[in-house]
Amino acid sequence: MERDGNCSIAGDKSHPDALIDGEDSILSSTMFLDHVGEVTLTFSSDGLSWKLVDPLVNDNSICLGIKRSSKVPTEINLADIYSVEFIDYGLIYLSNLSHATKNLLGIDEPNLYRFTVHGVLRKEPKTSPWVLATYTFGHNDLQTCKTWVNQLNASLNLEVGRPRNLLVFVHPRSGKGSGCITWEAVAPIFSRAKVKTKLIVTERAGHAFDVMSSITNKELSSYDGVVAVGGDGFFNEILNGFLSPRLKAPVPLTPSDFVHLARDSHGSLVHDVNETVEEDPDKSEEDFPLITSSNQIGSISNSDAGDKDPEFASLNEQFRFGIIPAGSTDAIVMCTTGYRDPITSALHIVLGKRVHLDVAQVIRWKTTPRSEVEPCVRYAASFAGYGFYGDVISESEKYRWMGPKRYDYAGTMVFLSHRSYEAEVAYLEVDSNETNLTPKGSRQSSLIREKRSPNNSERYICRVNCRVCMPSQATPGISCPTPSLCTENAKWKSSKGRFLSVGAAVISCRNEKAPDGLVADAHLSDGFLHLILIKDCPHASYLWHLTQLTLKGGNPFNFKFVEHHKTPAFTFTSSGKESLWNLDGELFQAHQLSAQVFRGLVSLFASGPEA
Ligand SMILES: Nc1ncnc2c1ncn2[C@@H]1O[C@H](COP(=O)(O)OP(=O)(O)OP(=O)(O)O)[C@@H](O)[C@H]1O
Repeated sequence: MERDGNCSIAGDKSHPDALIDGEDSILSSTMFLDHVGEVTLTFSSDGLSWKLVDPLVNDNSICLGIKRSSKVPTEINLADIYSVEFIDYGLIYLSNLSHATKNLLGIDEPNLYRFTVHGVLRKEPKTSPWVLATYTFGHNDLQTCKTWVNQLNASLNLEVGRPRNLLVFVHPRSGKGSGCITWEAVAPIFSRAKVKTKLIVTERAGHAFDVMSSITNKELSSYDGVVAVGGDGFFNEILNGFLSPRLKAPVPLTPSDFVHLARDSHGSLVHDVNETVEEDPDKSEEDFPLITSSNQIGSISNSDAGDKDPEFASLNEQFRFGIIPAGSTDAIVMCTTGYRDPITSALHIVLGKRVHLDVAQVIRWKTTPRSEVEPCVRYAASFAGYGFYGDVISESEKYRWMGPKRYDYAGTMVFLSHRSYEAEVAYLEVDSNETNLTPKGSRQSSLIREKRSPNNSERYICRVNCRVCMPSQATPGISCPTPSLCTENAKWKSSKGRFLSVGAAVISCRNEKAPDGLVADAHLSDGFLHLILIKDCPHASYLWHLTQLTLKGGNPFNFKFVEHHKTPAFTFTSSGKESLWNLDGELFQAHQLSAQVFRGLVSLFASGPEA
């Protein structure tokens, strides 16, 4: 009902209602909400809600007969509250009206005991970053305020998964050199949420890796997780520091397995796991460049000991990674929180969100054609790319002084040079039924009929509570990272020729330049890599392909020279002298490598993109 006339407020509002225990409500009181007016505040199992005591008197949306459009929130879920603090005795503003108007209306604002509820305000439609919400309630009885604060904090303490103690690495030179400023902007969120943080500002490249790899499991398990304030490369360094010394994972493909890949009559490569190949001592390494035995593979285990290492398993189960974006590229944070926004990321962390993330294990067997077989393991959370992608990273190093703009410049230079490289890529072929893991009947709003998929079948965009990723949320880890690799009928296919680029996307790799990412329908934890092979083609065609990547709803795979394969593993052998890879934005030289994905190997403080 709309009301004509002036705004007015009730006179003396210093009569607190008794706290009551209703059927649904845990607490209920009459309070004053700052900038709103007198409300009935109720705390129930759903969270906090408030209602104006006298909407006609307190309705701030009507003033001097004019209806204002402001929509004041009237509730907040407990899951969206990260802190409740008692604050000093002080003024509560009874409306948003200006001082002059209040004087005119004779509004006298009270001094009261106050407490503040900090949480997140999620706007509809969910296409904008999360916003900090602060609600200050006032009451003239100190004990009433304290009862509210204690009750709300007791309930917050029961919320599962909220971190209490975090290790925070800040890369001060990340992006435009704003790592420290970014951390300072979000640090109050952590202190308000009473999350202890141990801060390490890195002094050099490799510093975070050294800390993460040398810290004992016991010390690491005293933290609920580690937060990277930086870009994708910095997160990659921390991830590698965590996994490299700890993960003893099976290696389904040793170099000797490469030579067991026999071509069938259709030219497909078949991995015959029963076949034993006698190594011919007269054969040179050039003939079988990947021949080695599993006991040469350093710290990599050829058994499935990784998942049976109870210490690592229990550490990894509770440990989570957080990313506060501050880099030149922040694709991982965009794919896992939906936004490149430090506040949104900090809120995901303090609210204890959790999402599992696939991790690609990339094993370099040889650095150059003539180098020894010396396995070197790296992990990538977003992307591994060769050719164009490696060249851009290499070229951009020359223009570091340009800051993040160097990637645009280097990208243009590399595009103009239009280099292609001779190589062979073999990938594990997977039945298309296995790659579409979404159960029928679960097609809710997150379902999108994806026309750009290679098979034109229905595809699903990865979002919050993604059904495709759900199984790995229940059973994450490395117990069966790539089951298809272990079966006798594992079918390998190969593609040989000149490539402008070879890319393997673990996740969609959304970023500001490519709004849908490199692969729109990639998932955070479905256990698949998207292998994208760009064969040599005319310059203009390549430009058209790249342009499609920059368009929302573009179709970058609909070209003859583009192959897109969803696979859990692939191998790569270059025919050239120097081969540069890009792993999560970091340079990695590899003449010969194999890669496999571990489904949902690590957990992040995130919940997936909302839109
Ligand atoms: N204090 C430091 N000084 C110099 N380099 C560092 C420092 N701390 C970390 N690094 C290195 O910087 C690399 C890139 O970091 P990050 O991803 O945060 O920045 P970026 O600006 O997005 O990246 P890039 O330099 O790859 O464009 C990391 O891999 C890390 O090894």
